[in-house]
This record gives sequence, structure tokens and C-alpha cells, in this order.
Amino acid sequence: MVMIGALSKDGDSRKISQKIEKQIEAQQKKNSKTYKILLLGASDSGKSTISKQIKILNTNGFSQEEIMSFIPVIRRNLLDSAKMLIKFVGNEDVPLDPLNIHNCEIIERFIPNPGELVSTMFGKAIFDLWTVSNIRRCMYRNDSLLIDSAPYFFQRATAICSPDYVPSIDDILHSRNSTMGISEISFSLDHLQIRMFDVGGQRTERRKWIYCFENVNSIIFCVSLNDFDKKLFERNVANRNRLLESVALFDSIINSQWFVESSIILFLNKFDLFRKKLEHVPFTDHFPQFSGKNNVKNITKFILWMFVNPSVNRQRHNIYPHITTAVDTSNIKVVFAAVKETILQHSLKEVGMF
Ligand SMILES: Nc1nc2c(ncn2[C@@H]2O[C@H](COP(=O)(O)OP(=O)(O)OP(=O)(O)O)[C@@H](O)[C@H]2O)c(=O)[nH]1
Ligand SMILES: [Mg+2]
Repeated sequence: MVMIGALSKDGDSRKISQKIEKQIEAQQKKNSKTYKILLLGASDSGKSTISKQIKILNTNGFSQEEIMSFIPVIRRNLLDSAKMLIKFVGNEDVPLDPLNIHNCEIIERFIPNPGELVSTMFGKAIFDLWTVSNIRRCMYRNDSLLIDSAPYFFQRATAICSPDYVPSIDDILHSRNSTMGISEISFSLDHLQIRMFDVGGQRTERRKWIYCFENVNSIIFCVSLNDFDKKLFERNVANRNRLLESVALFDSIINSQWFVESSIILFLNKFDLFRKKLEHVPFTDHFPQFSGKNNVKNITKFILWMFVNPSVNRQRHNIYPHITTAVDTSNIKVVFAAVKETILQHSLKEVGMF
């Protein structure tokens, strides 16, 4: 408590009132309730991308230093994807003109310095190849073996390989670096102090999840809709459909005793890629049991049902589903406004006010 004695000068009184304001602010912070959110889901479902968007939308975004720290990751993503693409082109013996055969050789022979990839020649070679329709078709035939952002990075290859490259926010959102361990982001939402945890979704990482299972208020479970035709790569479970794996993981989470009181928010993510894929991959090739009309809306409803039907949702949670494109900030802004309502209602319910 601050004692206010006789105030002789204006300066003194200003100082004291500033001190009081600071104390009140600190007290309010102490009083504001902490609300814990876990981002869960299989690997590659978009958890860290959501976490990046939350950082953009609810904190000061990325510092210049943080932006520059993405350069090695982005260049590695481009390099690995380009090498992989050249391998597919070779395996399939895709017919090419002499100029593009030379471009393939440049990519094949390229050896970067560790963490660095500043050959403008490499950038131009991959960008030129990416304009060839034979190459694009070859990529789409093999896209389940590439990272989802490969086409984005091929398109951006020239900029990414220039010596004075500075990543754009879109580049950062498209970058792929599998999470190891647990990372936390904190921000305030009305009277709530939110602590959001992002974890690694690979099978080997999931054993660490338990360390953040205590006192969880909400779970945001991310699903990649684009996984409906993909198989797992991990040993012992290779060939298992990745969407089915995601359903099994969701089942184990929402029926766990840890989360009886938690609100469950479901993000059906990568809607942009999913919609595009359905134009050339028949859904029924992978889910023959689907008998509805073959359009994006019905297929999305079918997938949602796979997650929320009573045989999965045995604890009868209220599940709050959203269709998301995590790389699109405006989409996540709208979705998060709705999520905010869920969080605020849930926090009031917890103190018996709703
Ligand atoms: N086009 C598109 N790409 C997305 C979307 N969501 C995520 N991605 C991309 O998918 C890749 C994987 O996303 P991450 O956020 O790293 O996935 P994660 O769930 O954190 O993966 P782990 O850390 O391995 O568990 C990244 O390259 C993202 O840019 C989306 O909605 N649309
Ligand atoms: Mg991650």
C-alpha cells in the first residue's frame, strides 16, 4: 500500500500517482485468471503455424532478429524439396528440353554451405523448372512425399536464393520445421491471461505431451484435411492412413480423464490444399464408405463426422469445429474471434457464472 503524505510539488504528486497506477496494474495482472490452451494434433497438421498466427495477431509479431532466424529453415525447405522433385523427374523419365535438363543438373549437383543457400543460379534453375507443365504434373503425382509448402517455395525460389533475402511473413508461415519439445506463447484476452502450448506431433514427441496435461482449460486439436490420401512414414505404422491416425489420436485425447472439464476446439485445417486436391484426387479412392454427393461441402461434413460421432466422442464433449487455412492470417483472425467467444464462455462457466 502507498501512503500519500503532504504533497508539496506537482512533480511529487505525479510520481506518486504513477507509482499507484503501476501497483494497481500489477495487482490486476495478478488477479487476472490464467487460462491454459494446448495445441494438439498429429505432425504436420498446422499447430506451429497456428501458434505463429497467434503471435502475429495477439502479440507484437516477429522481431527483425526472429524474421532473419527463419532463413536457414526456409532455404533448407526449398533445397530438400527441389532435390526431391529432381529425383521424381529422373525416376519417371519426364521428357525435357536441353535447357531444363541443364537446370536439373544444376540442382542435382548443388551442395550448400551448412545452413546457407545463396546461389542465385540454383534459385533461377528451380524457378524455371517450376514453369514447365511436365514438371508440375510430375510434382502433383508425387506430392504426398513432399512438404505441403513445396509449390509455394518453388514459386518464391528466386527471392529466397538472393543474397539479400529477408523472409516475408508468408514465407515464415509456409516454413516447415517439425517441433521438438514444448513451446509456450502468452498473451492477454480481455481479463484472461492466456498461456498457449505448442507440442511436437510426431509419434516420438507425443510421450512429452503429458508434461503439460495438468489444468488445461481448452484444447485446440488440429487436423490436416489434406491428409486424406497420405500414409504415415513412421516405422511400425507405415502405410496407415494419416487422417485415420488423426481420428485415433483425437479419440484418445477427448476421452482422456485429463480433459473431462476442458473445452474442445477442432480445427479442420489446410482447407485451401484440401479443396484443390479434391479437384484431381477422388475422395472415395481412399474412403470408399463415403456415399454422399461428391463435393467439398459433403466430404468436409463426412470428415467432421469421423471426429465428432458418438463412438469417438464418448464423453459427450461439446466440440467446437472450425474450418481453417492456417497460413491465411485473415482467416485465422476470423476463426480466432469465434474461438475467443468459446474461451470466454468456458472461463465464465468454470467460475459458475454461465
Ligand atoms: N497451404 C497450407 N499450408 C499449411 C496450412 N497449415 C499449415 N501449413 C503448412 O504445413 C506445414 C506443417 O505445419 P506445422 O505448423 O509445422 O505443423 P505442426 O502440426 O506444428 O507439425 P509438428 O511440429 O511436426 O507436430 C508447414 O509448412 C505449414 O506452412 C494450411 O492451412 N494451408
Ligand atoms: Mg510444430
